[in-house]
Amino acid sequence: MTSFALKNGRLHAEGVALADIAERFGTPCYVYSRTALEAALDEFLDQLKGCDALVCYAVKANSNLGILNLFARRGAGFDIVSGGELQRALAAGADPQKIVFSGVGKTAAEMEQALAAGILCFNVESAPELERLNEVAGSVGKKAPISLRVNPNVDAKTHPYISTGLKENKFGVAYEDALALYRRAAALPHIEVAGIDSHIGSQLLDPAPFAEALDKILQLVDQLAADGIHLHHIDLGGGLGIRYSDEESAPSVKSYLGPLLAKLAGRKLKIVLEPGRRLVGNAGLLLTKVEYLKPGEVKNFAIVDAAMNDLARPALYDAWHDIVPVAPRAGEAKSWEIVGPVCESGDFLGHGRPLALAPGDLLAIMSAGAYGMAMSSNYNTRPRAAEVLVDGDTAHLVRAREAVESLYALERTLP
Ligand SMILES: Cc1ncc(COP(=O)(O)O)c(C=O)c1O
Ligand SMILES: N[C@@H](CCCC[NH3+])C(=O)O
Repeated sequence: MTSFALKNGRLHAEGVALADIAERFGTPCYVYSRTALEAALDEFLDQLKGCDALVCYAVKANSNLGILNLFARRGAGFDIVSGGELQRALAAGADPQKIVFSGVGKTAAEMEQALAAGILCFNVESAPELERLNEVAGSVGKKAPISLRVNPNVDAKTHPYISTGLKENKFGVAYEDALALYRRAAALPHIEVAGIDSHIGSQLLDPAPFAEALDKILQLVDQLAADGIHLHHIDLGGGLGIRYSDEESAPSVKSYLGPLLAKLAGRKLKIVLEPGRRLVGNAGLLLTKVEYLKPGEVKNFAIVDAAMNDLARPALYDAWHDIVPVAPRAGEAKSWEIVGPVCESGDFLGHGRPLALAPGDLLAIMSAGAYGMAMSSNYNTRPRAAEVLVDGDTAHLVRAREAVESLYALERTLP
């Protein structure tokens, strides 16, 4: 990713040296590149030129208002999974008519909130949710536009924790049940059937399962049409993977979308996509400082000031993130366990990384723009990191580092 590159032996985000960001905003700190964010969205928009299509960025991947606002300004919509994400997206300038609402556990209050905002579509994930939505919409005198999230039962060939399109997953409506449920939806007075939706998993590096899922969904679309149920849009979900390490490669947006658009050609269906990771993952890094080096007989530990509470992916999925020095130094590389200060043996960011290190060195944990800050926590009463968005030669603070007092501000001692 050229947005993060060495210049004169120092790692930069666009035109700004990461060392300067560390000095100004402290570490740990998330750093995003505006150019990389916009280029990632444009890759989709370019492929979709001339199509009736809407890219709904999956807010869960990174919900910083600065990022949401950049995408909204470029015409993107949003895929949300909670009332909180709805409020965030609207605060960032989203057009409610470009919002789709996914998730298996929408509460009545969240439904009311989304109906009041006037969102594009509810992606309904079960029969009882459909009934509840009908009731809620009736109680506020509205009709709720819906898609059913249909589970095509294809194997996304990804990590089991982030695979969602198999029968055994909690998501969506079973393929075999979809037709009957659509008939029910069409008969409900406060529901308007708008589309169909499917999302089969995350970090997919093989585009074939997407095409397999679409074939199954299109069969259903035809069956529905034969039944007199005509859909306005088809939502293909998100899930396109990114490259995390040199060993793997990720498909281009063109090789992912090309076969899907070919299958959809000639059909009068608006296309909705819900990419998350692909738009933000490689546009962000986590900047951290080496606090201590603790070489040992069995393992060498480099203890850094970022931890599993800042970036949970390694601890949670054994995920790989490249770790690169901000100012590479000459000298012999040693194999280091890159670990944080949290009191868990699982608190690591990388195992056995060959690096030449000294205390005080800055490291960049790469590809941390997706499911990084969004999944961070305050475990060990650690304030969450600052977030900085770099635009050319300027670094903007888009989220201040949390103050410790704010972490217990809502707590009370007994009288
Ligand atoms: C319904 C839905 N849409 C979109 C996404 C975004 O996925 P990704 O970040 O893999 O593109 C997810 C998360 O997997 C999801 O559950
Ligand atoms: N949190 C996961 C992705 C979850 C996808 C959400 N539906 C990750 O970091 O890879």
